[in-house]
Amino acid sequence: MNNEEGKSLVAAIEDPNTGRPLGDGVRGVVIRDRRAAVDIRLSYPAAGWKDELAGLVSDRLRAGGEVDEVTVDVDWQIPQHAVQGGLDPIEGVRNVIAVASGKGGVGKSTVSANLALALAAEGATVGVLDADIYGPSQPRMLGLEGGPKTTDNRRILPMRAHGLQVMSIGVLVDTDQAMIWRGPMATQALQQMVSETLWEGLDYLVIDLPPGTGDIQLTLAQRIPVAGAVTVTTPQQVAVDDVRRAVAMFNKVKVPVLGVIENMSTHICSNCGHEDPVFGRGGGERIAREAGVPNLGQLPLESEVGRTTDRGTPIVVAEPDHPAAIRFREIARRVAGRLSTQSRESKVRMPKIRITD
Ligand SMILES: Nc1ncnc2c1ncn2[C@@H]1O[C@H](COP(=O)(O)OP(=O)(O)OP(=O)(O)O)[C@@H](O)[C@H]1O
Repeated sequence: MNNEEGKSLVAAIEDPNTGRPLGDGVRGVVIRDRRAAVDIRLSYPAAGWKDELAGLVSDRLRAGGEVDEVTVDVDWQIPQHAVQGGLDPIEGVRNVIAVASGKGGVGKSTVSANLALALAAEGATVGVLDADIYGPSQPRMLGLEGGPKTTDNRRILPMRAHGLQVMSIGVLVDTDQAMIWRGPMATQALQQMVSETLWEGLDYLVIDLPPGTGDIQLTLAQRIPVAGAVTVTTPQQVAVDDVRRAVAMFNKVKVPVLGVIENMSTHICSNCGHEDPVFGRGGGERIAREAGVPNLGQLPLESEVGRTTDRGTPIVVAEPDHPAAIRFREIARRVAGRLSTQSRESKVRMPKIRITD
């Protein structure tokens, strides 16, 4: 087997996170004296998948009997993806991922917090923006203390929690007041929070949107430069319409929907690890299919998920080896993997011209 043949073998390996072959991610394969060295660069973070990928590559190259030893080098470089028409990306943020739900109480905030932490654990620099004016839960879920600081020129410094940069409408305004804001007031305040926060070097900014698909959500989806959206749902049949509405909202403003995350969907037995669907098998698959978007994964109904998140240290950091934490990591890789297949930002930024006299 020569280098080129080796490279095509590896490039054909299906990447479960993107749903596509590794393709151009394979930068090089060098085969000499029955030894192969493989260099792979992914466009999304995958610290938790690196070893498994190396195993897949090694098996594929050794299968023909011409190679005995394989070393695989995997790294990633996260590009900036295109956003909906005409909007400028947010300073300090490569990609915004919006987390939405058709209705409240499905675990959108729990998923946002754990998704952000899981993306960070996979190797990305991540921020969370809590735009849920009806119930900003990120300060509690991420254990924020005190208020934010501002700079001399009135920019807001993000708060820090578990390695994330975080800002929440809950630490900026009196939320009892915010609850009764009319649409334009809410969207203006939320937009201001997005643009005035001084984010630093983020690969992903996860935005926890207010639940529902009304005017506020639609306006936010229209005005915030979003690279991709995910919707969170529970797997009952009645949820199909909620997911459809959320997908329709993003379609309307031309934001790609990366898929559906099905929360509180299964029960994992704490003794034997057996996983059972709570509301019957295949609910999430069906919802995703009927809504026309990929299913990004199922999360178990697990008291430890609620307990750890409500205490301010979500399960992904509190118990990284817990099956639910591992599931969050898989889902995070899929979210980032699907995003990596979207088009890249191509806008050539015009240099700022300073006119002096
Ligand atoms: N997978 C899970 N297992 C167990 N409990 C969960 C799970 N996901 C969420 N919960 C719990 O369900 C409740 C609702 O979750 P959360 O606040 O995240 O929902 P939400 O969709 O953001 O609601 P809203 O948008 O109305 O604020 C919380 O008490 C949370 O701890």
